[in-house]
Amino acid sequence: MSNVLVFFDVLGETLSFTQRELIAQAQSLGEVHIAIGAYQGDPTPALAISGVGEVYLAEASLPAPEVAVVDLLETAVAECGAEVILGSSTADVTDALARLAVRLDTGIICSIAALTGELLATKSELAGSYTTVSQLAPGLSRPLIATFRPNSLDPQRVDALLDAGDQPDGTVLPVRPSQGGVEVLHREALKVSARPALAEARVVVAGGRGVDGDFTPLEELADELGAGLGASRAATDAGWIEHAAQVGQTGVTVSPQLYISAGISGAVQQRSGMQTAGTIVAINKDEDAPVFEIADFGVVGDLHEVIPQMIEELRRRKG
Ligand SMILES: Cc1cc2nc3c(=O)[nH]c(=O)nc-3n(C[C@H](O)[C@H](O)[C@H](O)COP(=O)(O)OP(=O)(O)OC[C@H]3O[C@@H](n4cnc5c(N)ncnc54)[C@H](O)[C@@H]3O)c2cc1C
Repeated sequence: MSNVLVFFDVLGETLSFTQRELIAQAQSLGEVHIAIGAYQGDPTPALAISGVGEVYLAEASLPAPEVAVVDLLETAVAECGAEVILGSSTADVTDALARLAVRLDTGIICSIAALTGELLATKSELAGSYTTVSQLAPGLSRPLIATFRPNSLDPQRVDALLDAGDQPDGTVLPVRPSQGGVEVLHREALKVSARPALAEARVVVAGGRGVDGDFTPLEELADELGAGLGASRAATDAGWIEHAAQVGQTGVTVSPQLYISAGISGAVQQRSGMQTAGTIVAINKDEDAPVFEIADFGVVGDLHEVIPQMIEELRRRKG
């Protein structure tokens, strides 16, 4: 069994599903400790889970892209003797953990789906063409750093694995920002969306060129389903939706339980960012569109007719 340090770049009043999933993954490897970047007030009540050991914080909250979070992580690794450091495979967490890997002169494996007790990491590569198993080069007595693809575990399994426990104590670590680092001169928060973050969403509704400039029906469907909103590159390049919504090879990689693709042809660069989704529903008016090759359910039709019907049916079922 290993000492595992789990990194949350931000922790609110309650744990997100992805954060609970990460703790469940970590518990299968050994004793779990947690380091938190950004927080408000006392973040420890949210971590009252059986088996959670130390919780490490800096004196002041360290929101991304605060590079000093790497100093916090380095100190926390030394404090708990972490042999494994885990985070979610979001951009901010990957950024911080990659910097930590350089600092500790060790390896990082990104976007894994599973990690065994022998520290063998499984991940999908090259648009799902290969499944690879990797490990830290043998003989190195350095910790393994890995980021987990969200939504790899069944929610019921996560609930079954995590029991309520005592509220852990928070340990405030002195963080002395390293010399020669980056100084953040200006920070402007993105417009906060009520929708779940794309990379972590359990349901994603995505639109492409077929949306023809109007994402309103997709937004409505996303809100009915509590889903994140994504897009193809054709849609983001056209300026119909922000670039942060792009799913694919040069965009965000998502792995939701349900991915609804509307008006997207299913080019390989789009697929590489979404084809590990649990269930894929494709809506396209061209029955030969490549997206139907990977879809579990397909609707051949005009999305401007199909999506309003889906919304109507969802509302009817909700009563
Ligand atoms: C290096 C590189 C990186 C790339 N990275 C990405 C990436 O990260 N993500 C990405 O998405 N792409 C990426 N691309 C672009 C990719 O190759 C495709 O060009 C892009 O995904 C196409 O977007 P689309 O499916 O929305 O548009 P199109 O290929 O034009 O397809 C539109 C689809 O909508 C359907 N349609 C039209 N009207 C309707 C309607 N009313 N109702 C239903 N269906 C309709 C059409 O039948 C068609 O299948 C990359 C390309 C390169 C070269």
